[in-house]
Amino acid sequence: MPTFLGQNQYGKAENRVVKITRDGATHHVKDLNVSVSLSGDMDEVHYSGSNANVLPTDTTKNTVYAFAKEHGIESAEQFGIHLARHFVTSQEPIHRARIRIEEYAWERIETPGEGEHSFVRQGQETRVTQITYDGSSWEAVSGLKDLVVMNSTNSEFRGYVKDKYTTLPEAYDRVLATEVSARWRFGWCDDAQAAPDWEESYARVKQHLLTAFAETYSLSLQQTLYAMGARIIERRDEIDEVRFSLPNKHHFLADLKPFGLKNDNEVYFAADRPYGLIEATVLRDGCEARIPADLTNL
Ligand SMILES: O=c1[nH]c(=O)c2[nH]c(=O)[nH]c2[nH]1
Repeated sequence: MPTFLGQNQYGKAENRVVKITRDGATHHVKDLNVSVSLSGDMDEVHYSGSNANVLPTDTTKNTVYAFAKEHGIESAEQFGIHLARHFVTSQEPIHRARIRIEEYAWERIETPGEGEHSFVRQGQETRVTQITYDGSSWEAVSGLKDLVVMNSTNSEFRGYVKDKYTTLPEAYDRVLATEVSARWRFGWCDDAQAAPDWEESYARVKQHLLTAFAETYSLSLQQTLYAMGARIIERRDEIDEVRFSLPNKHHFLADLKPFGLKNDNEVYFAADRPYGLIEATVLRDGCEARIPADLTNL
């Protein structure tokens, strides 16, 4: 045969599941976008069209909704673990399951008197997780995207290489803004170890990331990135690796001279493109990098 099958996986992408838990008049919401991807003994469906090993993608979709009822959604990670374990242990031909989840957070609208059943979608970041199981070990990578942050001072950029094409003026007091995309990998990898408290871990990691961004006097976005990752690794034992993709959302001082006005670091043009793109991984000593370099592939 002049051709052969390479890597393959299949499943149902972007199952939107909303679970309402009713605790009397107080309701709780979990809002997820769940993508299932399975792989294993799937040569024949590609070569001959035999579906004998194929659990329909439609069934994987149904399983997501049934599990929301049967197991509830404690956290995106826990839900992903239930699903991954189910597909790998219940279907002989399936050897590996990868569950990707985006979570949209809802915040309660506080109203006097009424029941607690009104929510407003949180506009900050989107929480993400990816759970992978091969029947013996787990990989849990969680993170966030679209978290926009800005420091209106305490940022410089100077002392860089200058060649004949360099025009950038040195900045002693600039605006530093970025839209954080981050992924962190948990050390937890087998059922014998206690799993982390996923909800607590997420809240703490996000807070460390924000605190490091705010507290670092920045000489470059690269330095700020490292400070954010190092703070997470140093303060959260459950995490071994953090990867960031940070677009530098440039704020250029608007030229007000034509109007006879002085711009005393007050008025900026917020450029949307092109943008600097700063990406790096921060690791715990002794741990290896497993998060892909390109976070759009995760
Ligand atoms: O924080 C920065 N890092 C760079 O590498 C860079 N390059 C640039 O033009 N501006 C900046 N800012």
